[in-house]
Order: sequence, then C-alpha cells, then structure tokens
Amino acid sequence: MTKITYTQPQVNNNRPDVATMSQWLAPIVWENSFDLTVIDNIYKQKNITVATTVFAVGKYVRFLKDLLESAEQHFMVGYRVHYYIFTDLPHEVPVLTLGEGRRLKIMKTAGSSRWQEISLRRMEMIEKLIEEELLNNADYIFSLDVDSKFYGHWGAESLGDLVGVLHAWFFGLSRDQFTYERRPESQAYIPFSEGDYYYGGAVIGGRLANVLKLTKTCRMQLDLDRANKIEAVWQEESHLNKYFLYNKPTKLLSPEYLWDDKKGKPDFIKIVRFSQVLKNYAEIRPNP
Ligand SMILES: CC(=O)N[C@H]1[C@@H](OP(=O)(O)OP(=O)(O)OC[C@H]2O[C@@H](n3ccc(=O)[nH]c3=O)[C@H](O)[C@@H]2O)O[C@H](CO)[C@H](O)[C@@H]1O
Ligand SMILES: [Mn+2]
Repeated sequence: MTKITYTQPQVNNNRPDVATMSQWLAPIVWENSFDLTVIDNIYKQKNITVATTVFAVGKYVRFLKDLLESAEQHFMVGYRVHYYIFTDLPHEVPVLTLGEGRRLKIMKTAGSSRWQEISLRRMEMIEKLIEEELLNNADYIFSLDVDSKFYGHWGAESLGDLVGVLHAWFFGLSRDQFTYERRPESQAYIPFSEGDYYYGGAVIGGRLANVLKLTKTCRMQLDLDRANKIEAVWQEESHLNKYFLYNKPTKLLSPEYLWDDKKGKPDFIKIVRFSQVLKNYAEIRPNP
C-alpha cells in the first residue's frame, strides 16, 4: 500500500444541495463528493483496462474527432483505455495520437436507414463485443454517445459494478413526467407509479459481467418487442430504464456526466464533464 496524503473525511456532507446517495445506498457522483487522490490510489494499483465503445454510423462520424480529442484530455487520463469505434465508414475515422496505454480499434459495422435501429442495435453489438473479445482483455466498459464532448475531468470516480447516468433534462422531475415507455404491450413498460430516476441511454458503464447481463437482457427485450411489432418510445433507452428499475445500478453519475450544450446551468452544476453537442437532427439523421 502506497502512503498518500489527503484530507481527513468530514462528518458532514460536502454537498448539502443535492442527494449524494440513492435510496439503495448507491453513491451519486457530484463534484466535491469524492477525493480523487484517494480514488486514484485505489484504482491505480489494480492496473485496470477500460473498454470504451462509440458508435459512429453514417453522418455521425463527424462527431468522432471532437469526442476523441476531448476524451484524450479528460477521460480516464492515466488509465489504460481501449476505444472500440463501430462504424460503416472506417476511412473517415480521424487519425489521432493517443496517450500512453490507450488504443483504438475500428469495428466495421453495417449502416442503416433508421437512426432508431442504429441506436438500439448498440445493445447486441456491445453484448457480442464483450463475449467475443473483451472478457480477458478489459475490466470495465463504458458505452458513450458519439454526439458528445468532454469538457472536464471524468476519471476513476465513475467506476463501479453497474453505472448509470442521470439524464440532465429529467433531473429533479417527478417520476410521472419521465418519458418511460407507458404501453404495457412493450417489455420496457413502467407504470406511472414506479421509477427512481430517468437514466440517459448515452452512458452505460460497469464491470464487464454486469454490462454483459444488462446488454443481453435489453437485447432480448428488444427482440421480444420487435416480434410483437412494438418499438419503445426511446428505443434502447426505454429498455435501459426498465432494466435499472429492477437491477439497481451500484453507482449513479450526476448530470455533470451527461449534460447538454443546449441547457442552461443551474447552481448545483459545478462542472460539466461530458455534454451532448448541438446537432441538426434533420440534417444528420438518415430518417426523421
Ligand atoms: C442524451 C441521451 O441519453 N441520448 C439518448 C437519446 O437521444 P439522442 O438524440 O442522443 O440519440 P442520438 O441521435 O445521439 O443516437 C444515439 C447514438 O446512436 C449512434 N447513431 C445514431 C444515429 C445515426 O445515424 N448514427 C449513429 O451512429 C450515435 O452513437 C449516437 O450518439 O435517445 C437515444 C435512443 O433513442 C439514445 O438512447 C441516446 O443515447
Ligand atoms: Mn446523442
């Protein structure tokens, strides 16, 4: 054990303005709720590898450059990161110099004429990637939306067995306002009287085994919906919310980890770490 210097834990909460713990005692990660020195000291000696999947199909390849360049500056700096870029346009993946211990692998995938299909197919592709390639090659995995950018530190404080992120637009709303799937015919159905948080589909994380179970379950539920000719209102995000309702994440990332460039910053947002960038939906998506 390396001896390190850091301030003594306080007996009170550094962030009285927001909950830093869920009802099931999973930490909610906010600026000033953790001590990075202590956290890095735990994870650095574990010699971990973090696999990171990014889908960039069709015109969405244009987001890769900013995402990857900003990730090199802010995301898991000092840790081994293996990016897996799923794209139908491998030649348009920007060439960039990665930091030490960081690698990028291009996974050729098919295009699609429906954005909904591209987004929801991520579940089965991540499931396959974990089963076929990652089990002996990584410890943790994150799946990130490509239409995003890092603006601030995102490090080992985000690691956990099963990690979900609180969607910026729904934070603080009552559960009946969440855009869960409300039709009982869908496997993603959540009644108005249930629900903890609204989780964003743009960030999923955790240990490989936990994320494998998540992606496999969601993929099977998506298959069932398809057989029943129903598509959940927010595709795989709806199924993710259903999954997290019954399989609670062990760590929750605050909206600092999934902000939106379009959104003004309330006082409780001390830092934006990762944010959805502006996009012209009509211009960039293959279909309305
Ligand atoms: C902030 C957030 O939580 N966003 C979620 C939300 O809308 P979004 O508007 O964020 O969805 P989106 O258009 O960004 O699509 C999700 C992701 O699919 C990929 N993609 C999509 C279309 C395409 O033509 N090419 C391509 O590569 C790309 O990685 C993109 O980031 O709902 C989606 C499901 O419907 C996903 O759950 C998104 O993660
Ligand atoms: Mn997005």
